[in-house]
Amino acid sequence: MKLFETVKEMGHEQVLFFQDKELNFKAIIALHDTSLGRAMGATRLFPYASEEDALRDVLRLSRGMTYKAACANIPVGGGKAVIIANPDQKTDKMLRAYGRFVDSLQGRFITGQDVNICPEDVQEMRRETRYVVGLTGKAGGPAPATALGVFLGIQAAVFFQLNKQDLNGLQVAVQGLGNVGGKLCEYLHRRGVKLFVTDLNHNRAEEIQQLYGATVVESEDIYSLDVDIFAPCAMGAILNSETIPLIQASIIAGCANNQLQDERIHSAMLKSQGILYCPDYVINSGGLINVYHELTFSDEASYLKQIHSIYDTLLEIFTKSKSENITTQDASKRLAEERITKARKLRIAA
Ligand SMILES: NC(=O)C1=CN([C@@H]2O[C@H](COP(=O)(O)OP(=O)(O)OC[C@H]3O[C@@H](n4cnc5c(N)ncnc54)[C@H](O)[C@@H]3O)[C@@H](O)[C@H]2O)C=CC1
Ligand SMILES: O=C(O)CCC(=O)C(=O)O
Repeated sequence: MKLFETVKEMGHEQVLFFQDKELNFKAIIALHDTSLGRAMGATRLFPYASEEDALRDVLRLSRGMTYKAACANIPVGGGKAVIIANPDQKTDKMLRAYGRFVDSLQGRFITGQDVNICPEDVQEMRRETRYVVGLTGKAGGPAPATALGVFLGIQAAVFFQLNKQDLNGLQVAVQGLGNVGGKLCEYLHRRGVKLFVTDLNHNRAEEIQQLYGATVVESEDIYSLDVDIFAPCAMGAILNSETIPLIQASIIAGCANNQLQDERIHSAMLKSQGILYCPDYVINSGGLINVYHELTFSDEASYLKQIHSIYDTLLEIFTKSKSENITTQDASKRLAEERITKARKLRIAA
């Protein structure tokens, strides 16, 4: 990867590399755009196959955070971090060393939990830096809020695409039953949805089967199920040239970040197949809203109001996509860019 060329093309402001020689792990923090405020974004710990994969992931995730904050009307910039390690390698010492790396940015980057990082890990980082959110006893992990946002987004999509106000009797396929996917299953089950689920962790899939009467399927079968909605709640790049032709659902609405392998090509493929795609950084913004409200000590009512606005923002994006004959991905990007450009102009004028 040509580093500066890529960073220029994706519009990043700064990328920071960290290595702990003693503990033998590496981490990257990427700050994408801080026009709306200081950068916020959680930390993912993952055993990337290569450093290039880790870099690509953090660059895409941090850019997604810029758009996520703008679409959710949260005055923060986009950032994200990855720790290159196996989850078995995770120790308190490692988390504290990483906390010192975050602290060295002196609040220009505020972080929390993403894949393989839990609220207790954030608590450990907190021993070294105050620039962390999602603490136990405060907002806690952002997953329940993210799941609520996805649930509201599903309702908006069902209203727009199927002209239904009620989810009762609909069939949803959920890929990934972790912190967010599991909670989403609970919300959907309560509304009378029939669930089809898969997870690489078979025990977890069986647990969801017991709890919510879900049907467990093999991971490769999840795409081709004859269901109303497909909810990707695991890892990114799962919407690609191999999987999209298999999809029977007319709505894609899930929490996973960076679902489209190639944003332009694969959003267009979905549109031409008549599938309504809920842009990931819009539908999964509940977690960001949650941690932002922890940071600003705002009240429960304003927090819930902002989470519920995900429904209206998605309807606005669907309507724009239809009237301008563009993909929902482009419609959401335009909405975000309009808000960012306005903020930049105000900053220059001030
Ligand atoms: N936790 C949060 O509040 C937010 C999470 N996200 C994104 O949502 C996704 C899920 O997040 P969490 O639930 O927190 O993660 P998690 O780590 O708790 O759960 C992920 C689950 O997906 C499973 N999985 C991984 N690959 C799979 C595959 N190919 N097929 C089936 N299952 C697979 C894992 O076994 C695990 O159970 C991630 O992409 C994350 O970046 C986005 C916004 C906020
Ligand atoms: O948890 C955070 O720090 C912000 C949310 C986030 O990173 C995400 O939505 O992917």
